[in-house]
Amino acid sequence: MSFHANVSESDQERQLKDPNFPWTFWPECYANEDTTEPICVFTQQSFSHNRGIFLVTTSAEAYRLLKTDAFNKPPEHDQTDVYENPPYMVVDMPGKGRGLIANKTLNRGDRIFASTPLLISNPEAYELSDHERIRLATRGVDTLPQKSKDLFWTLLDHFKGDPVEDRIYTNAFDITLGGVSYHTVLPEIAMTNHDCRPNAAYFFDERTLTQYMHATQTIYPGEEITITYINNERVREKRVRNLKTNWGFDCSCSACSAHDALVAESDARIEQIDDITLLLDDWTSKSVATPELAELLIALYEQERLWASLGLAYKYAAETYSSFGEKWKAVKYARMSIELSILDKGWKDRDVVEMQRMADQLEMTWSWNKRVGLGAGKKMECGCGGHGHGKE
Ligand SMILES: C[S@@+](CC[C@H](N)C(=O)[O-])C[C@H]1O[C@@H](n2cnc3c(N)ncnc32)[C@H](O)[C@@H]1O
Repeated sequence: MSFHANVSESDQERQLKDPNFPWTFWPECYANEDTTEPICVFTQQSFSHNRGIFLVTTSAEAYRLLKTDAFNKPPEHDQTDVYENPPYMVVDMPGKGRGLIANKTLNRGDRIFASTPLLISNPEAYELSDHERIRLATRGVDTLPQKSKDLFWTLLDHFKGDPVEDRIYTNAFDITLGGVSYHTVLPEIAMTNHDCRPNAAYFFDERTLTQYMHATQTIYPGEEITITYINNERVREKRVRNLKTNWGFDCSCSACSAHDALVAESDARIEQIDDITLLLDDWTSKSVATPELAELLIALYEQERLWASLGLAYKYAAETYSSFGEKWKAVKYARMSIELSILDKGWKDRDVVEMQRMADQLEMTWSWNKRVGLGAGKKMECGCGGHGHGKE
């Protein structure tokens, strides 16, 4: 059911002329018995120095996003969407379509992208009929500034369905805004191919609606820049299935195409990572956690070349050393955790903030001395641990 709020044409025209009306076009909406509220397309062509953006969501959500700094402080985007002299070239990669090749040495922490999305879409749109949903997405693309519209159409369409929706599916990144999950399309970042052992990581900054991507290890000129599309802390079989089902390709990265004997070793390490994580997360009197276990966890992540996730292993080490009163080892690992986790989870991530506190005021944090002076099997009860993996 098409929906145009209870506003007459002349009201629409008047509001569109009002300099305070936030959208460039009158929002087109649809509602049906399955939607809680009408779902509309809201376009703002001036967003991020005229790159433009469209939102497919409810009016309440659109106006909530409108309150973020992204829409209210244009200087926040002075350093975003700058694509002159990028540190990469877009080239054809055999068997993968296009991909990014580094054209200079990138060190860990070097920025590769700071990009705003062309679209943000609320999965509630799936409550609409196919026709209605596609109509909103098509209207959104049509109302973007010409340069961004052209960029959208350069994207790969993999599933050969509706050309707009197909490009969204093939290139979407999932993000969370105020606890609500959305799909976004970031066309420049979408040129990055997948690797189960990637050399770059990304996160979405809610305040500025900017996706950042950084190198997580040294990338030399001529090397492909890669990210992960999935959770890589899974055995090969699960990774391969996930990529085929959700992204439609057969994973041929080195971790997936290695000899079965090597894959078996890798899978065993992945399973042991899970086991050790459970042991280190145990803050009951039965816990068998020790610094040696935390060191083993680090070694396993290093062997697996899971550089971004290594930040999590360092976090476990920081908490474990802290719990045994080993201040400087705890601080060392807290600092190492921050360096990596900030690239993978963002400046404001809960784990990053917790590690910053540990690095600065260890004795004030919950884990300090929790296991000190207690014999094996008689460790202190504590209801404060159990922070699981930050990224699923
Ligand atoms: C977001 S796009 C990445 C850019 C894409 N290669 C292009 O030419 O536009 C995702 C698609 O790229 C391809 N792709 C990405 N990583 C790949 C990989 N490791 N092996 C094979 N194909 C890959 C798949 O077709 C996938 O659906």
